[in-house]
Amino acid sequence: CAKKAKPHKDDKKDLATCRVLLAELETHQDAWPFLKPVDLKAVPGYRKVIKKPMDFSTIREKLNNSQQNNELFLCTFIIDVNLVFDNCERFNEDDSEIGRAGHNMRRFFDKRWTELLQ
Ligand SMILES: Cn1cc(C(=O)NCCCNC(=O)c2ccc(F)cc2)ccc1=O
Repeated sequence: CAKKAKPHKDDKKDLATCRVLLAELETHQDAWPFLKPVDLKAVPGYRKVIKKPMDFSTIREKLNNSQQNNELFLCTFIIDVNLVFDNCERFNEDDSEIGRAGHNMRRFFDKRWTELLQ
């Protein structure tokens, strides 16, 4: 994804931008299925089907622990957010409440990421 993001003039702000972007995802009205890890005991089949679970609270922890100087944090952030939405598409029907929430959130993220980071 590094090659995708245009060579960023000032990547010092990228960590702050990721935090802003994550806050916008967490406060989005359709964020509720993605705020916490899916409960593997409560959701039958999830553990078997989804090899790499991811959610917004886990992304926030990773971001809080990431060093500014480790320039991989931006790519890791983008990959993790997309993993949330890819998992959602894999496990949920498009025509379901959670499936639709995932599509809405991905559209929102793609727009905001492009505005803020490219
Ligand atoms: C992404 N994904 C999520 C679920 C799932 O069941 N997730 C928990 C929903 C229950 N959580 C809430 O209802 C809630 C959470 C926070 C909040 F502020 C208000 C309500 C199942 C399959 C799947 O693919």
